[in-house]
Amino acid sequence: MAILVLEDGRTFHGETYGAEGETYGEAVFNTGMTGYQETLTDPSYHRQVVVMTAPHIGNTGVNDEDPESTRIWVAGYVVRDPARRASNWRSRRSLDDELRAQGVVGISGIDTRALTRHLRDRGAMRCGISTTETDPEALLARVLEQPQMKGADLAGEVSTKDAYVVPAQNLAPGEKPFVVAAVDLGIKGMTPALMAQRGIEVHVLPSTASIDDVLAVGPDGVFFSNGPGDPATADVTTLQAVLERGIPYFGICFGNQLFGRALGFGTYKLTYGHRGINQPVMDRTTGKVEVTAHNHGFAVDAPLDKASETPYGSATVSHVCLNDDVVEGLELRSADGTLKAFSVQYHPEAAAGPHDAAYLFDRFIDLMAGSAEGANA
Ligand SMILES: NC(=O)CC[C@H](N)C(=O)O
Repeated sequence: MAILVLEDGRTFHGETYGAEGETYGEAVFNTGMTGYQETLTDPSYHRQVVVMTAPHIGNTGVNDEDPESTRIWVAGYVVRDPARRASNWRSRRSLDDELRAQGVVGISGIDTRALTRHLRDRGAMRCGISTTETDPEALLARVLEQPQMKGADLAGEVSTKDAYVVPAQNLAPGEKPFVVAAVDLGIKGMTPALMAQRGIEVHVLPSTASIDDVLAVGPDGVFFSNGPGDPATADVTTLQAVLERGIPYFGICFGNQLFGRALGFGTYKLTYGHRGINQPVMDRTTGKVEVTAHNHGFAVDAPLDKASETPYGSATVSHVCLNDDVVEGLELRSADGTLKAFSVQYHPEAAAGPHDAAYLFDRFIDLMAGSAEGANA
């Protein structure tokens, strides 16, 4: 037996899934039909209770290859109909066992369609799941004591404490790698992996990295990763110092929101966010539409129809979500039109998700190589 109580009092009764106990977080829904391991281990889900809209989860079990970090980060997990048997050649254990082993409290057997519609209509909100409490009113009282996602400063809780290097691969004999300082605000493993495959030596730095820490790496480019929490709480002085020096910059998700803030734009909380692997985005620099992976609850507030002059150059919205016109990418150009820095709100590392946006890693290489105009080809 388990109960899920939303902060507005709506209650769902289901079965224990994963660990016994009680947990709280922001209830959000993910529309991915696949990729549950990548979702669970994405540090950007820290303090969120993830509701899967796909009804049947766990059928390929848990393998050792797909996690995006060293642990499960979601605060709780909500599934309609867990697979009773895992079947896949890579599967090592069941998802239920893995959730239990990592102490992650979940609930199954509830009407996830009704819950998703509720969140879509009323917005993402705090919730609690309990396998020990039988009184929804008592659980609700504790839910209402939990911190809101708005105003939450969480990157420091998920970032690496120590810097480390992911070595470049696929270099020709004698070829020098590009060196990138990648600030870890909750980085997913696939991001440095895709850079390394393209011949980048990735120096992953803690979220507290100063401009001196960044410069000490001798970077050809700087990257700010995805991460949990409210971008309005993050310090953007290091990023502004990077832009001031004209060092090529690429950001993903939180790294897009911080780029926006560094350029002088605001950020705001979306009603229920974008989470899934099937979101259409237009690259306005090429007119091409791509299907992309998303996980964001906040967005940048920038004008879609005109460039904005900033102390670092001219900033424009490069990508937009075709479902709701939310800003999905930014770019910064100098007065002569040369690309200097760019970022996207979605996930070109595509773990999980379609690979449509992998070209952005090549665009970063073009930027570092000084052939950024090729970026518009
Ligand atoms: N995946 C991310 O980087 C998420 C960024 C931010 N925490 C948001 O919810 O919008």
